[in-house]
Amino acid sequence: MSVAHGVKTLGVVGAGQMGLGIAYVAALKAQIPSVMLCDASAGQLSKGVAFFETLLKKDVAKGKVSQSDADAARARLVTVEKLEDFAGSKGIADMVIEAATENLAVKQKIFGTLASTLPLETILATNTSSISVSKIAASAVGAGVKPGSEEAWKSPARALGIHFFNPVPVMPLVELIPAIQTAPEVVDRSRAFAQACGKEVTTSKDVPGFVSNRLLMPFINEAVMALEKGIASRDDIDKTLRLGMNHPMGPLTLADFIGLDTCLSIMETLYRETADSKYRPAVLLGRMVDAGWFGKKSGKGFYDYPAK
Ligand SMILES: NC(=O)c1ccc[n+]([C@@H]2O[C@H](COP(=O)([O-])OP(=O)(O)OC[C@H]3O[C@@H](n4cnc5c(N)ncnc54)[C@H](O)[C@@H]3O)[C@@H](O)[C@H]2O)c1
Repeated sequence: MSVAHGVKTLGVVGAGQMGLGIAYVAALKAQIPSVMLCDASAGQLSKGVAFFETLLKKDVAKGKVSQSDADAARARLVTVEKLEDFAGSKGIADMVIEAATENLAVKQKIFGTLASTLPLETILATNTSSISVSKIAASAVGAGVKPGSEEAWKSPARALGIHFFNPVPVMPLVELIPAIQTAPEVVDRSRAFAQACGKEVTTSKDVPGFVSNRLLMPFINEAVMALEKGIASRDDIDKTLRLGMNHPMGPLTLADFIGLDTCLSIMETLYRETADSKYRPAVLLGRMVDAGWFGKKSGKGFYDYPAK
């Protein structure tokens, strides 16, 4: 028997590359009637909306989406100023997906606020790439809720990881990561939601990096180390994997697309949480992030991306 996701109003936290993509597939593919988008930066929020419109235009021009479907998707997107507005005059979210910066303290604060303002029935999902979902879920308890009370136990049970891939409109996979607190019903509804967004779904235990980044990030990190040690040039490292292994893009290009800050943060999580030296982040990766070279999103990474 198929499970209904029951999401009529979706909240998305973060209008960066992931949050925007999630809002896009939710509005266009899953046809969620109201998709509320929020970002801590007003500039990023308006940039996100402009990008949403550009994506729609491109899909219409390519004949992938009809003009009327594009108009309907645009009409479903609503911007809100703050997290509290997910339970405000524009509606009450049935599900919120957090796609803010990969930083535990940032995510814990967001989940605390969401749990304080939204009903217990609202699913609280994180798109984290590597942080312990159980730790994020533990912060999904409202302010003033007594430790040990029924609500203090129940509230984290509506939290889980819903891990979309970049770029969200293109990549067909979603990885679900139940926290150790997550209720089975929440996993079933989230699977139905991801499928409605047009995605195939896999499930991973809540371990550092889950399945996807436990395999991908050490591979990217090794490519950065190969560059750092002068084993081969940037172009030859990428070309080897593209032409020799049939990868659609080389690991250094992929790192630029993911964001070097995100890659570093995932490696740091793997290293810290396993205490295994095989996950030591490449020094060069750290230095590039120190320099503000975050990859495609900042205009410079292993490659240059001049502003259009
Ligand atoms: N980039 C990828 O390839 C990828 C893939 C899968 C998952 N993820 C994960 O998705 C999340 C977002 O990644 P991204 O690449 O979109 O990052 P990004 O830097 O493009 O966007 C993050 C956005 O979050 C906003 N933000 C930060 N703190 C906030 C807060 N307190 N409230 C509201 N908005 C806030 C920032 O202003 C920014 O616009 C991270 O957890 C990341 O690990 C990234």
